[in-house]
Amino acid sequence: MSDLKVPVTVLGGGSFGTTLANLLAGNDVPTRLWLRDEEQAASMRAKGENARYLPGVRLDPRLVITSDAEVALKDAQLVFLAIPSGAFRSVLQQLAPLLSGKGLISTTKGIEQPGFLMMSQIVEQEVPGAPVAVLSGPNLAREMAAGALTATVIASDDPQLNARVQAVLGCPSLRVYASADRYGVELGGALKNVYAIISGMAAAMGVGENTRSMLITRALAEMTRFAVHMGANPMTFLGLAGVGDLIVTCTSSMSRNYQVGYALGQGHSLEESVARLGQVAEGVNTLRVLRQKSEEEGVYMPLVAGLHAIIFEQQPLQEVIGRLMSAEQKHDVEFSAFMPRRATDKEQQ
Ligand SMILES: NC(=O)C1=CN([C@@H]2O[C@H](COP(=O)(O)OP(=O)(O)OC[C@H]3O[C@@H](n4cnc5c(N)ncnc54)[C@H](OP(=O)(O)O)[C@@H]3O)[C@@H](O)[C@H]2O)C=CC1
Ligand SMILES: O=C(CO)COP(=O)(O)O
Repeated sequence: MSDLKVPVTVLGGGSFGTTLANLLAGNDVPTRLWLRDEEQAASMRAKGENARYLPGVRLDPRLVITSDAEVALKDAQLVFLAIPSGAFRSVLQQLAPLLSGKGLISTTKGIEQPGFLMMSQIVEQEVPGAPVAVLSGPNLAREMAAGALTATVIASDDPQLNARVQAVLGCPSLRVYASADRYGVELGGALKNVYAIISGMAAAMGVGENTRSMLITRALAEMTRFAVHMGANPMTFLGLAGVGDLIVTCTSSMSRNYQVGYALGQGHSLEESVARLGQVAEGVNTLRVLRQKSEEEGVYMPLVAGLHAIIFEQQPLQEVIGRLMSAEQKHDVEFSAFMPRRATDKEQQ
């Protein structure tokens, strides 16, 4: 069977799962989209549209939409996981017997606490032995669904799995680049959401372009410093899953994390800002997890500390900005922060 003809399943019928499934079906890949809610599945089949998460986008008639996991996963060789991080492990536990032996590709940009676990590490725990990959990059669902020219990264230790994903997903509007740095690619996708909240907040305050550029550039330095400390490849942060995803999420009002930040900057509470979104904004939980981990690891992350102080410690915004601007003035590019260091080195000491 050619790679394009292998049956593929997407788990999760939100904006990203629906977008991916539609692209795959458009490539003539036999594709099934699984969602938990039969009423929503029936509505999507009847209307040919995901009116809740992706209104206005016509679904490919070849796409099979089902709430029956056995139907969705029967014979599938590749499975894309597009379930928010808060529900990721429980969905895997529920479906594990149907997933063993399949290539499992996480698209979820979050981190589980306790344990500071990436979603692909949860996959390894819940479906032992399955080939695992991560898909991440500057991929706003709505733009991809509309056919905007886009690039993404597939990252795995398994080059054959990367190649299979490139074969099924690549199309005239989507280029799929391969990486062997699964950990760095996954960490990049999760970390940038925190800085998107900061950027949205700054936009609501009406900051200028100098400020926007300073924020994005210092965010890149900060997330790279942390990721490299944790064992990621620094070069990953110069690529699509690093600076690429950071730019799109920090500059587009389509980003849900940016929208949460914007609402916060307008003076709404965190609860209101999240509730009015109606979709997942992973950065809020990632901020909590990252603040704790950076303290434990002793990694300097002033932007993370500042946002945490505003959102979770009720410190006044202007006071935090004043503190950030008057902190010790340092070097621009810290070369020492970009020296690879495997996390395992520390464990072996
Ligand atoms: N949207 C985007 O542009 C991109 C998103 N991502 C990442 O993809 C992940 C999913 O995001 P996205 O699709 O945007 O999220 P949405 O908020 O658009 O949709 C979430 C989906 O997950 C489903 N879901 C939630 N809990 C469960 C559960 N326990 N069992 C089964 N299904 C569940 C929801 O179902 P229900 O409606 O029944 O609640 C819904 O279909 C996130 O980690 C995000 O960061 C990655 C790249 C781009
Ligand atoms: O990950 C994304 C773009 O690459 C989507 O970001 P949001 O979850 O903030 O919408």
